[in-house]
Amino acid sequence: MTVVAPSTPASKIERAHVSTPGGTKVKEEKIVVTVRLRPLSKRELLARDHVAWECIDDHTIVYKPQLPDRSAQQASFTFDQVFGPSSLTEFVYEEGVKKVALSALMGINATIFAYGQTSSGKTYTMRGITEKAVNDIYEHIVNTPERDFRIKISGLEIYNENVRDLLSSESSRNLKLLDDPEKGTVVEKLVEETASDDQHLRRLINICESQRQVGETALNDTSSRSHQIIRLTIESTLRESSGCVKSFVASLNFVDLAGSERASQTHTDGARLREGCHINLSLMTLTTVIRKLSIGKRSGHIPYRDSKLTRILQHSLGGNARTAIICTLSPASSHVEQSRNTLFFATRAKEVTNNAQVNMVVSDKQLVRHLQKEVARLEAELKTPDPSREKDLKIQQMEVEIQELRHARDELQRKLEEVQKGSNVSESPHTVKKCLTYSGALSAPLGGKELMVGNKAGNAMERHTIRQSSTAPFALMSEIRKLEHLQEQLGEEANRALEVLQKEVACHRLGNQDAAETIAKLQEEIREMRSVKTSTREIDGGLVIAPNKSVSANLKDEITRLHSQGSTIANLEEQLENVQRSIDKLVMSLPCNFQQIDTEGTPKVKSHSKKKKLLPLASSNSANRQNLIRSPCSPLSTARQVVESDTENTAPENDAIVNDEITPEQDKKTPGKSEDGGDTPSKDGTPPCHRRSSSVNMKKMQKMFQNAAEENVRSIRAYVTELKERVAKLHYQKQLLVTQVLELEANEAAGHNIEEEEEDGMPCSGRISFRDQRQQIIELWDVCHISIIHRTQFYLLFKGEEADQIYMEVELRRLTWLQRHLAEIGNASPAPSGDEPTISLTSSLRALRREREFLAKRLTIRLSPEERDALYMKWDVPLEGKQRRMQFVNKLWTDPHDAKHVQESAEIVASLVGFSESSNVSKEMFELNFAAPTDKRPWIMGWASPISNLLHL
Ligand SMILES: Nc1ncnc2c1ncn2[C@@H]1O[C@H](COP(=O)(O)OP(=O)(O)OP(=O)(O)O)[C@@H](O)[C@H]1O
Repeated sequence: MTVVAPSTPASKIERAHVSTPGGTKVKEEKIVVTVRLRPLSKRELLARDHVAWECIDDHTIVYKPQLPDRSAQQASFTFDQVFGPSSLTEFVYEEGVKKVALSALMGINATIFAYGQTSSGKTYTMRGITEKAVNDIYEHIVNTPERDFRIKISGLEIYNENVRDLLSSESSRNLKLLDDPEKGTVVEKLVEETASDDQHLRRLINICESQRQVGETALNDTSSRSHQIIRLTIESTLRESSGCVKSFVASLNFVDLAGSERASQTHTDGARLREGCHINLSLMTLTTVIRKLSIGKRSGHIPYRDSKLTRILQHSLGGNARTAIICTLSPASSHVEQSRNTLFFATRAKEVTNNAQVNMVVSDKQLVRHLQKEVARLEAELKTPDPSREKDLKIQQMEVEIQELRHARDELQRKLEEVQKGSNVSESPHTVKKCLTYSGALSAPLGGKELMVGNKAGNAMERHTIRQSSTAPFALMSEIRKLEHLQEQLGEEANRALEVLQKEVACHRLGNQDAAETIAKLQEEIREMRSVKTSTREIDGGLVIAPNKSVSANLKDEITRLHSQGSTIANLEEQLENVQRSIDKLVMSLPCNFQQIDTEGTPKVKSHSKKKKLLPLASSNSANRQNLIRSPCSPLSTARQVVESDTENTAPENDAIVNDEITPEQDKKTPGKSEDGGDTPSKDGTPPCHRRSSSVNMKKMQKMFQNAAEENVRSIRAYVTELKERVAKLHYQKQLLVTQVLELEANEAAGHNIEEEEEDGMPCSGRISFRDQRQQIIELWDVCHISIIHRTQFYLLFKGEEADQIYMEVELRRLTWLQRHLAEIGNASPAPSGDEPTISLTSSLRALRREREFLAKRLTIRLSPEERDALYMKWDVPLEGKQRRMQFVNKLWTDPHDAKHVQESAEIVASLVGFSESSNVSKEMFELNFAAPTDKRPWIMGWASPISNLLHL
């Protein structure tokens, strides 16, 4: 136990301000000073002394001399309370010191002094006050059953500057004062008795008083010759059931000082004179301390240590205590001077400020007891988990599942990205579809790697065609293999999902005949799909183009193989669709079984539309569905939870179902849910929070799961769309290749010599076609407000080489589509649908304006002032004009019909963005792009990252 020494600033004691029984909030407060004027004593009456003082009201005492007093001495004194000769001690206690005394019950140290000359009534008053305080303390204890109180008592006197224990049998022994670093000044070996009850306490107090030094003086037959301090230490703790380990602890000092008179007045000599000297030394120090404290902070050093009295009572004098001083006065005119001194002392004491605080201690014993209890409680909780704990575990489990879902999604995304990277063609799926609607054969869309084949025959056309046609099958085959690989994975994943579904059905004995049949059908479909895959693999075995075979023989082989591949792809796609449909059907048939089990364990069947709403899985693939099955949003997951908790007759966990998916009617019917929306125990007494949590956290979790599931569904949809589009694209590429090979065959058959047509490395027909196409493209760029950086790069890179043809055709088709699209929507800004870019005239113009602003900034970076001025002059931009950079940039790429203008515009833009034909930028970097441009950074749309690097974007 941390010992609380009232006189010490114990470091383990916590302090806080609280309301006391008196009702006031404890803060800095002045010492309460009251004056009690006793009646004339017998001795004074006999001596025909006169009453010289009168209490004219509750606060003021005035000097009333018999003869007019012409001295300039103060005659009126005001205090917190003054009590006249007729005031009973009870009244003095109630009005003067009760609040202070009872502070100790609330953990606030309190001290009550009686100060005055000998025979003025100090002992008389303090005895009465102590008695009343003890009464009140025990009354409070009785009225406060929630707290345990312990009262200890110690008593000491300071006689001739010696400290004596008033409760010790060896009371004559002088006790030492010790300075404890934690407790401050302590009296060594001072006996402290615990009072068992109020009577016991009274007896102990009586012992103290009886042990006190008394002697006869001229003024008092039983004069107290020492300073007496009776200290009650009151500790209170809330009873054990509260679990509180903090206690209040405070001391209450009753201090009856020795008389403050001068020795001459008491006509003392010998022992009494010596006593008087010592008494006065202590009182003089007390007076000095009070005087200095009354001045406040300016007072400097406070000489507490100059006397034992002030050392022991240090905390009561300007420290952590509430203090009340009762100054007792004799009314006799013969003691006017002493009375006046007492009133001066009282006046100074009024100015002293204390800082009383609540002392709270933590008992080591109590703390250990409390911790033991806490450990026991936790152990019990672990053994029999309460519902709230189970809920926490469930939340943790759900968090793990969310994490898994995220991983699955990321993995899927990564796979998609890998596939996209692996592809030679980067395109937006929806645009592929649009491009595929164009009729007519295009050249092979694959530039890049050349394959040197054995046939060195060499007309240019054949060379070019061989280069394209022999490269394309490889790329195409690579695409097909990737697709097949993906589809194989898909089949495996679908199979795994099916196994899970099958287990679910078997576990719950809920599967109906339909479900079992559907599963069987699905497995059959997957088997079929795999057999198709195997045959595809066999074809793949002969994919290597034999180097010693003729080109045309190779190509024919390719065509044959590709034809078969085409049907394989179609088959695979069809199988994929079948599997998806079957899985959707199966999954849609299952959730109601698990979600709507009534209390008899009979599955309730929901309408299909409702099920569809519950499970947004229509276009998900099986791999993701498998993840979704494990997710807390999944009805299968719900079903599993039901089984795992082995509560067949209990309402299923509804937390996993998004709230807005349940109609109010259904909600009402949910077992365990009371009419007022509160949870009620189910029939088997399962706690309601097993089934439904009303906590904010659960709602948050539900929302999170919903979002996660929706996000997954979006990714899955994109994944499936991507697969389909890749199949479509392969068809398209195959078509191009086949057409080209057929043309080649026709040329070969006709013995057509292309070489004759060659001029400057470019066929005449090709050259004418290129020029026409390029002009068309330039005009379309202008009409469609295409990025001028894009125009520049395209214009400078593609100059009519054979390999450029495919790029020209693709660009032309892209622009033609775009022109038509813009004509259709005009200036309207279509609402974005899904991930599709929204293109409108407005968005294109806005993008173009942003690009021109960018180029205007580049003007100052890339060109010197002289170069800029030269350009301004050449392009008719006023040299002094405002915003001349913007004026100049606005003139670039504005006349599609002026070849010189186009050429110069391209050169200027190229120099501004740091693009040159001889730089590392090559056509291969600009993968063919079938996508329509968007208004997001259009100048890098359709171009690979090197351009954006050049632009430092
Ligand atoms: N208010 C009072 N009403 C009636 N009698 C009183 C009152 N105050 C004191 N007396 C009486 O006056 C006498 C002296 O009182 P008391 O012993 O309390 O004085 P004291 O200040 O303690 O003196 P000392 O310092 O010498 O001990 C006692 O006989 C006491 O009964």
